[in-house]
Amino acid sequence: MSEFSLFFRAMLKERKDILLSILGGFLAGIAGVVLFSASGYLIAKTVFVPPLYTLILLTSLVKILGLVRAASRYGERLFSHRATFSLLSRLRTDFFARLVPLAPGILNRKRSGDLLARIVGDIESLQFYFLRVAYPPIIVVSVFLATVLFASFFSIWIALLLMLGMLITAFAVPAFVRIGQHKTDGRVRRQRAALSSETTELLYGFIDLKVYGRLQQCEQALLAASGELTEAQQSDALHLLRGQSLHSFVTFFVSWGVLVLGAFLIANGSMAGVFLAMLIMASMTVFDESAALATLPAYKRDSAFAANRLGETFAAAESNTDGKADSKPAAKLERDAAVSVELDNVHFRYAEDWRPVLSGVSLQFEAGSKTAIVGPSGSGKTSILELILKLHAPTEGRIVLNGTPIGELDAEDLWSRTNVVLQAGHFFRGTVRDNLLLEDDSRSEQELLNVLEQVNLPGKRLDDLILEKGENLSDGEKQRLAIARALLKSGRLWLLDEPTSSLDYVTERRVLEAMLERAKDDTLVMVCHRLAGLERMDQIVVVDRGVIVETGTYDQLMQIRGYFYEMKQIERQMIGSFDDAEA
Ligand SMILES: Nc1ncnc2c1ncn2[C@@H]1O[C@H](COP(=O)(O)OP(=O)(O)OP(=O)(O)O)[C@@H](O)[C@H]1O
Repeated sequence: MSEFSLFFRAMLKERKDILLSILGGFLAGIAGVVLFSASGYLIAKTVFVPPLYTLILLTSLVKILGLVRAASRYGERLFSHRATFSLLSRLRTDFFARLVPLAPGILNRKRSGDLLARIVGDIESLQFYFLRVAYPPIIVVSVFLATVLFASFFSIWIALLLMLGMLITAFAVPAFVRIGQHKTDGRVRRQRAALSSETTELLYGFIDLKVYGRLQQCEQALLAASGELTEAQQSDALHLLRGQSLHSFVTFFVSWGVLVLGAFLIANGSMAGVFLAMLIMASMTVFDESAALATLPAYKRDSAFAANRLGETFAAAESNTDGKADSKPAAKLERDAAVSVELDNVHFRYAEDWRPVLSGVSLQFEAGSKTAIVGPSGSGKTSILELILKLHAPTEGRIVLNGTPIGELDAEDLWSRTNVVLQAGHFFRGTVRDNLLLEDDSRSEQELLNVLEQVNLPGKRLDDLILEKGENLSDGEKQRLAIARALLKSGRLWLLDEPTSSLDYVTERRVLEAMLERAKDDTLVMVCHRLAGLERMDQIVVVDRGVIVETGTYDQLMQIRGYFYEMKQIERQMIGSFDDAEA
């Protein structure tokens, strides 16, 4: 993605408001110059006691110009701000649309606080590109040229002096500001990201930091990051102020020049004295209009830095997915049909890691079949589910769903047709109802109550409040609510990652029954550690260190007395199987 491509695309869509802003700004600028010039002329003219109608005419002109200037400025602000807010909203939407398919890759590489700073701060700072960089120079240059042309009717020398002033304020002053700014390039943005990362770290890990006595250290890091941000902001503000002061200095210098040159021209009879005040006022006003040029490069640089950081977010994540975010695959899963899944010699490794997570995994999940994946912790079970969910792309090998290679499937369609329970489901601040109705808010009250009953949560009311990240829920309650959420979806593929690991045996059995009953005609793949109840599965897959070591039915695996059998024996010794306990 080029630095500003997202931005320019959004700008094109707002071209009507942008053109109106430029027109408003031009009218306001011209009206301002004419207004003050007419005032200067009026004051000078009164010295010569002109006829009353001349004074009435001039005063009325000044008043009308004042009104035109105010109305045009209002129009410029209205249209430019409307365009800015629409631009920001488009940018955020475009950014999110690109971000969503890349989310797992991004979260692997970026701290969430940094990402937050990019989404909020960097996008917001792009507004300055439009408000301070893109359109003001067009207005300033056109108003300036019109003023120079106007001045040239009275004196070519004064017009040339104005031109010289314009060149200094447009090039020399901004170049001076840039020299000082080089040292602080992007510092504010980096410090803001650092502060945001420290803050999210503190908020996420508050309890652990407190328990392990690291809270004070973390608070100090936060204060240090905040101090550095303030310092960087002050330094940036100082550069801008320096630019503005230098601009004012040049303005006054040029206006004094106009005065001295005008006095000289009047003395040698080349110009009428009545025009002097008018030209000085015109000079002061036109430079006032061009004050934005002094800070333009600073804002341009800052916006470019922000755009770069946004582009970099995608570049980093795209290398971790199977394609560019721009090329959205279009194939969709068949509706109302159970999904078959095939993994053919799949290898997988996280982009920033050297260790292979999966090596040559070949598996077949028939449409409507039920599979359990078991194996030691860290053996790659979750990774298999994440690959099927298209959250990552295999480093090698093929994954095919219903005969279509996964790379050709639209990820959003795949997610919407899959009932997923992840190890750590996320809960939003809101009611139980809000958290259940994530996908389909047309579900009736009774349907919601039924699923709560099925997952053994009859005590929960739909209006009960859930805190952010489900803080006020036990792990078992979180799992049951996550399962309830999956039960409300109508996908024909179930991907479940240790969905009941925090439940007691009785509740686990009940909940699994409900789930298997709902999924009886669907394809179900469940990662689990407990081996009780796997007899009903069509297939059990045993994974160890990224390799499939055994596959078969419960009876087959028990008969061959291999890895699964060993695991079952150990489980029996440790806790006794649920069936044994029941007997
Ligand atoms: N985001 C990640 N970045 C890098 N490595 C990862 C990431 N997620 C997991 N891994 C590594 O991949 C390997 C397999 O992880 P995975 O979560 O698939 O195992 P698992 O069998 O599901 O483990 P568990 O039973 O503990 O959930 C582990 O060694 C883990 O450290």
